[in-house]
Amino acid sequence: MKSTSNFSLETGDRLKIAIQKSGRLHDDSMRLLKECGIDVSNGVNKLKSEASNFPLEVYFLRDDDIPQYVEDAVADIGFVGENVVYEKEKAVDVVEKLGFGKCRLSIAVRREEAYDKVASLNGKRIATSYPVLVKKFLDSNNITAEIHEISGSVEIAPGIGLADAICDLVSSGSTLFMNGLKESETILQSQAVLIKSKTLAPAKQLLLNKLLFRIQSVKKARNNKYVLLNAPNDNLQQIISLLPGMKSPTVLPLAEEGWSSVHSVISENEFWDIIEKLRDAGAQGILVVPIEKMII
Ligand SMILES: Nc1ncnc2c1ncn2[C@@H]1O[C@H](COP(=O)(O)OP(=O)(O)OP(=O)(O)O)[C@@H](O)[C@H]1O
Ligand SMILES: O=P(O)(O)OC[C@H]1O[C@H](OP(=O)(O)OP(=O)(O)O)[C@H](O)[C@@H]1O
Ligand SMILES: [Mg+2]
Repeated sequence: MKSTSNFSLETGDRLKIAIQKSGRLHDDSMRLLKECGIDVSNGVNKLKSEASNFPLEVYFLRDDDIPQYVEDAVADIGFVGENVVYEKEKAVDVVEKLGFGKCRLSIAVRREEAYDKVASLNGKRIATSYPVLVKKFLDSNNITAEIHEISGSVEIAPGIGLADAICDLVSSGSTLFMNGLKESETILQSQAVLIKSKTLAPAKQLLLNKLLFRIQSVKKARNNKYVLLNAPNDNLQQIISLLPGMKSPTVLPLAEEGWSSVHSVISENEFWDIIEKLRDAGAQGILVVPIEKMII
């Protein structure tokens, strides 16, 4: 009997995905695959692996190389930061934001420097690993500055006299702070995205659609919470009106007369706002439960 999980084996197609071998995106990329129900073993120093329960082959690479591999269709898809995708300017399609690896690409100057506006960068030397994005930013603001490309430890450049300013990734800002710098311009907001080859064969596109369906269900579940509460029947309509739900909230009578149990789904963004309003409207015993998958 044919197993449904073997659907690709009839054609032998496997989707080849490139993810970061180690570094900031590795763990979240592996976790996302796992939450999509895909088991991938990841031995130390292993550069290639196969999922045991989905037709997926995984290549572990330096993040900078991922757009090139996908452009060349050596990998069909990849998980990589938008910062790298837009810097490398390879011919790939950005398909889906993944919700992790959130950071921004910013210009920073010495903390004591009197930075006014972007024109303050005229004539300065800017050290960066992102020469393409920095040049575009400078050109679009009619700034003439010298770009000094370096591949890492960018934040020390002003301190050792290599540059007047830097452009690098920032998230908490602690690396800038520790190096006596202040953020002066944000040139890109970035997060990890799924990119795909422009020449994906139809059978591979079907596999990608299956993977995307799972990724979207995981993302929705992460952005929502399941809420159960007890509501006095006197105020039931007001409480229901506060709850969006997937269709509408579920309402069940409680054993105690005059009370109902209300179940609903609330998005993470408006969560605290709604909970406060529910409490003010007389809701009691509010329970909040994480959702594992969400299919609408
Ligand atoms: N501080 C941060 N917070 C959140 N995301 C970040 C942060 N720094 C980098 N990222 C994201 O993670 C990606 C990988 O960052 P990392 O520092 O691991 O890169 P790397 O040192 O170039 O790794 P590799 O060895 O693969 O070339 C970045 O391109 C960016 O998209
Ligand atoms: O604003 P923060 O939270 O301090 O994060 C910013 C730092 O994070 C990244 O480096 P990472 O720590 O990944 O090291 P790497 O540059 O050696 O890869 C980035 O290159 C910054 O240096
Ligand atoms: Mg890199």
